[in-house]
Amino acid sequence: MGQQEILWGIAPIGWRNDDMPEIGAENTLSHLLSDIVVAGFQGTEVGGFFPEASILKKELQLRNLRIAGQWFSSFILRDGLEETEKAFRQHCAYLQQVEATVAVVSEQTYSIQGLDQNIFTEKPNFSDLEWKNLCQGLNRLGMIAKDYNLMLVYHHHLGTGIQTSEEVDRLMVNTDPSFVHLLYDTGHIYVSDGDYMGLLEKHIDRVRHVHFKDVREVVLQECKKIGRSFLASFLSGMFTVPGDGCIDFAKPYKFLLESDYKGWIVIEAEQDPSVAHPLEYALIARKYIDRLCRQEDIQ
Ligand SMILES: O=C1C[C@@H](O)[C@H](O)[C@@H](O)C1=O
Ligand SMILES: [Co+2]
Repeated sequence: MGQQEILWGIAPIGWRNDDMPEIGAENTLSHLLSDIVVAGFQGTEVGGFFPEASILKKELQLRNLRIAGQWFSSFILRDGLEETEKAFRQHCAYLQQVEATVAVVSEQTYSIQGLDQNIFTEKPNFSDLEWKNLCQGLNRLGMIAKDYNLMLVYHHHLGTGIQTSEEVDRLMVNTDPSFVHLLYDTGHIYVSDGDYMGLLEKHIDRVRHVHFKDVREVVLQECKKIGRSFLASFLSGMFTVPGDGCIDFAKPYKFLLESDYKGWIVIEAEQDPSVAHPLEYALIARKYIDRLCRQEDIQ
């Protein structure tokens, strides 16, 4: 086991953002995929602007790129499981066609990530009954994902009912490890709790997908002081790529290797592409990762 078991990808979010489709709208799929090749990554995740599976597969094959997975906003609590299942099956069918590994799920009922609300103080909290229904629903979605040769990986996310370490703990305790796995996102847990290693160390056995997202500490403190929304926070530069912020990625990377983690590590940093040149930042990340992988104590 070791570094050869890890696939390195970069998310389309630096070029175009599903939370704000208007930014970077000029960036085409060919442009994105070719930048990913230039930056030396092995794959990416599906963005909201991606085409039907057959067209995407051709573009990927031409560049020898792979798909790790795609985000799915579940509304189990708002719409009920039956409704959510229908949408999730379509999601999984597409991912199976493009030979993805994971279906990324985040419950978006009551989420404020897309609203003009203070992302640091106004997150929603689920009731005990909602927790029970959500965990049962996620187990069911995880079974469906398995039918499509996918793993359901839950994305803890700022501004949602599952954001903090404690909420991830509760999720992990109340879901079936055969069906519900964890996506570990460094940026989200750093902004939420500060301690970005505790979550990984506690739930490493459930981690099946990783987002390496860095944070600009000075901007984070400014966003907290002003009380910015999630969208305003990332547009002001709160997130960045590894190597450009305050997180020491040697710690999570070394721990993942020591724990025999196998799978994708996807670089992800939502920024305004007109401010942060996507390819420039992809290359910053690549350079940092290459240095990280060459470190003596990580071999
Ligand atoms: O993985 C992610 C997908 C995005 O849509 C989300 O908003 C971002 O914060 C993230 O971490
Ligand atoms: Co993420």
